[in-house]
Amino acid sequence: MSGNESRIQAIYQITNREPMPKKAPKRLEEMWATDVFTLSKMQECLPKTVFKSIKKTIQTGEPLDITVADAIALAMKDWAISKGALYYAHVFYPLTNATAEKHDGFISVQSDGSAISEFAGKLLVQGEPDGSSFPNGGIRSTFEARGYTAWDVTSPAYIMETDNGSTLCIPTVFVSWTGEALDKKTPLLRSNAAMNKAATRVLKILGEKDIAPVNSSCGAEQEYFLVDANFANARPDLLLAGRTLFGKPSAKGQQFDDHYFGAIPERVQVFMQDVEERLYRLGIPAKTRHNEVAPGQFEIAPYHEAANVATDHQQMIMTMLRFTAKKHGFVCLLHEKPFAGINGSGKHVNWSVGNATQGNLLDPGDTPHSNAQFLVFCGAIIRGVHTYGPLLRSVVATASNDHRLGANEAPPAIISMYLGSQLEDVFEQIRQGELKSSTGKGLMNIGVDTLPVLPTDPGDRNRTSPFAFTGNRFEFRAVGSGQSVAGPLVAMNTILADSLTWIADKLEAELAKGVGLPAAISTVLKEVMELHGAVIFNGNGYSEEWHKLAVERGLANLRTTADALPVLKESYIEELFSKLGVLSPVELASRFETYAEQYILSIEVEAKLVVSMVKTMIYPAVTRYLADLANTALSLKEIGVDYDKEPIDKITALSKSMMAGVSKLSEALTKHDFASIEDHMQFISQTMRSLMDGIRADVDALEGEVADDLWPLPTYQEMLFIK
Ligand SMILES: NC(=O)CC[C@H](N)C(=O)O
Repeated sequence: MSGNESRIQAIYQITNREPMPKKAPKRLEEMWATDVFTLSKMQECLPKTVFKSIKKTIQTGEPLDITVADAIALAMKDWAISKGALYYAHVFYPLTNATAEKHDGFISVQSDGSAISEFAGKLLVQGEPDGSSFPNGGIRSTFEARGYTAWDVTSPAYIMETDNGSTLCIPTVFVSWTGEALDKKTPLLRSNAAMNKAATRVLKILGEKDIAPVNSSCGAEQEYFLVDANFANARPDLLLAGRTLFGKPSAKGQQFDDHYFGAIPERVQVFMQDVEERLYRLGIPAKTRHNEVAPGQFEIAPYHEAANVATDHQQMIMTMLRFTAKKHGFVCLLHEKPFAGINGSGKHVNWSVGNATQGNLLDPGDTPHSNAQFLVFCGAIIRGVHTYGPLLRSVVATASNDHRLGANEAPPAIISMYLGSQLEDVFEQIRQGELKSSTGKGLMNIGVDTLPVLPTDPGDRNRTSPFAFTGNRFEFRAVGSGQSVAGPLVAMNTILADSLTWIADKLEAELAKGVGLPAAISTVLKEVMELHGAVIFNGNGYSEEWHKLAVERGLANLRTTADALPVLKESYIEELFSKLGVLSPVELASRFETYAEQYILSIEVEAKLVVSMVKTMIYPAVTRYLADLANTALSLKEIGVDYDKEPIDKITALSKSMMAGVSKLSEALTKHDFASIEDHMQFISQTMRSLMDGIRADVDALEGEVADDLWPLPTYQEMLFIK
């Protein structure tokens, strides 16, 4: 195929594709959690004492009584076989953001050569997948390659069905043989335990007697793009890097806001329903779906769940989106910025903490200032976000998210906190030591008599803030669409644990002076505001003024991953994680190493793609067109027509500049002698990225000059608008 033939073929295929057969929607109750080994299924098939024991472990987090493991394994195996599974997999979450699984058969070969299906308790509880090739940041060397998986009882087992059969999936942690966490789940469980301990201590000081375990919760809004597979397959950059490295903006983009919340294209809706059906069967509470801001962009958001379960479910949502998209002839792009010039994709993480006895601890109640508990927890978060803002920036630092943060569509890289006017007012009064009134849950008259008067939400929305209070939870908006939510949740739980401990110490010191609880709370919260109030910002986070003001307030602006990741090496961060038992210094160092390496590798892949795509696709198209123009010019000259060769000059100049850029980039790719990994990241971030941007500018300008029938890559217009 030459020129734009692959594009024409793709358009032909899309236009003539058979629509996916529509399925009659099933009732939710019929589908709900049918593929999950739920508590109620365990109750049905386990002996009473065994069920009681496992239920206690799930609900209180107490260690599993290992003597019941055989009975549970047997019941789980029988259930899985009844669902068509012959294999089971310990599923775990390495530091790559992906989900890993190693399948083992339910098989035991007997001495007489026959085989029976078997699944012993010890196989359920522990596995040894090896997995020595996963990034581990120096924790494991290959000669000590043992890595163990251990069953996370708090996240239910489930059946993953593909066209080729079903597998029983068991969520697990993944640790080295020396016990170090090699995954994202272990620190999440530890951070939750640390937060529970600190929260329980504070609740006791506040006078609570009956305190159930405090758990964090998460509801993550997943944005994504869908591109027809015929186009995606013709773009090496989409296939290997998940984003377009070139592409002239289409004349129509998102300027009319006509895609946002518009009618969902029929083909996309059929896809969404297919995803949702699978999610419901897996007990994942998908709740919202809609068109997002950019053409071709969509969102799915589930209800909030316990953070650990929500994190596993989030991984399953990403898997289902990719997998189901393929069946529907789409490619689902989870990259944070697949297309330049239009919105990218985030994964806004709604986070809260609460328990069965005190409820949601971030719910202000009827009048916020009457709710001391809420104010104390909110105060702890203000201190946490201010003290550890750079950490929150570093846990969303990836090569791909750098394109999105600060691009006036997603929060800036400066970590500040939005409280809404009512709460800001309350905390301002606290700072001044005179908390008297709160504007209360006011009523909002919307000026249409036939509609009821609506109560205002004390937390209005602010899309420009990275960390926004939204009425009864915080929304961490800086998280990227392709990321695991585990890292951000670990950071939030850990900084809250640290701040609650700080507050508990202060409150106890005040109470020891003989002052009453309300006075002690006021004093401590006043101190929080004096020391940390600078992090609160309710204005426009995109504005120039905020960038200046943030500097005056001493808030960090870590623009790139190369700037943000080294935060993980700072001693105050090391101390935070080790004193709360979330990550040892070795584990933390391994995360820095791994993420730094991933940053370097992903930009190097892109740089290699830029070089090869320019040399083998763009440059040939440009020279063919130049040859056409030159021949035309010569022919016209022969017959005496005065030919304006300005287009030839322009294209030649752009092509020269493009190829000069490619030479420099190829040269940059050979450089490996860096004093440190930090230096290497800075080189990638500054030199390599700007060379790539320069080449892109030339290529995109050429796309506007070269004849369309010679252009080899599907265009933005085609990919975003043809479905
Ligand atoms: N409407 C929205 O919330 C847009 C969010 C934006 N896509 C982001 O990257 O965060």
